[in-house]
Amino acid sequence: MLKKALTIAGSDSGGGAGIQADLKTFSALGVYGLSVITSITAQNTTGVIAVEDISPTMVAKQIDAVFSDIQIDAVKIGMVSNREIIKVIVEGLRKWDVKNIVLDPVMMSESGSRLLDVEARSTLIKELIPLADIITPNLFEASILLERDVITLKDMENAVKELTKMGCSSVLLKGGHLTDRTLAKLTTKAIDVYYDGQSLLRYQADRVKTRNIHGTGCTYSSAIAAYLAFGFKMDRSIARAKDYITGAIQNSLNIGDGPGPTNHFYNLWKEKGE
Ligand SMILES: Nc1ncnc2c1ncn2[C@@H]1O[C@H](COP(=O)(O)OP(=O)(O)O)[C@@H](O)[C@H]1O
Ligand SMILES: Cc1ncc(COP(=O)(O)OP(=O)(O)O)c(N)n1
Repeated sequence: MLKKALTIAGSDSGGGAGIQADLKTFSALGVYGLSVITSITAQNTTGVIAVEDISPTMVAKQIDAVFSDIQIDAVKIGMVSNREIIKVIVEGLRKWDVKNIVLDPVMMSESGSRLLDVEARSTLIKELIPLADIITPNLFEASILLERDVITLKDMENAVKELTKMGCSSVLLKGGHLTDRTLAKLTTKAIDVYYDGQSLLRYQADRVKTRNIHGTGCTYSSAIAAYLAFGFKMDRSIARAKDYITGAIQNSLNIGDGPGPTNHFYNLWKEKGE
């Protein structure tokens, strides 16, 4: 039977991150994609020019529209912008008894623009994180959530344990920005650390030498949601998603003047090296 996954996230007009990356990931993996848009960003590879949030009422209407009509197998949540939007998402997830929730706690774009209000942090922690089957922060997001620096691999292993205490079932802390401090450069492996209250696991791949890493977090979390929609267990879903994101970065696209996006269709799209 056709599997369906929903993304609740912001729109990236440049097509590299947000809703656009999520829907491309779902399509590439053979899952039917639906969307609830929380915010519209005027964005390209060089940065975010403007942000306009959707009204909470309209976010709620989108949620009711999709769940009242379609059986959805997994949900990925990305940019949620502000407290009021978080609250209607929480209401919607409870109302429709949603399963397989992947929460990417997006806070900032790679280019440094804020995508979550400062005061929304506590609502995210108290109300949304406890509903998630998995949260997928990067190093920066984990530092904000825990209010302390998460910099080293050892910090990451401690952080995942602390973060699970916020009530989510599991945590995948992404090490895309992890540095080897003695060499003062990015690690040669892209290492992510997972914890589910019992198992502490690492998912790792060779780091690809590229500046085209726009939308990597969105792509990864959507791939996890897609595999959960297929019925894979969490550990297998992450392992498959890690292969997917690594391939999408190896074949990432030289589009625009800034860091280019991941490539979901590299048998069709061969911009690499141009
Ligand atoms: N240059 C790279 N080569 C291979 N994998 C990478 C690279 N950069 C990031 N990754 C991986 O991409 C995924 C997204 O991580 P990250 O870039 O940290 O997320 P975010 O986009 O939220 O900052 C992780 O699995 C990370 O290990
Ligand atoms: C609309 C929107 N949502 C999320 C992001 C951040 O996406 P991410 O995958 O973390 O990619 P980078 O910002 O790191 O390139 C975004 N930029 N826009």
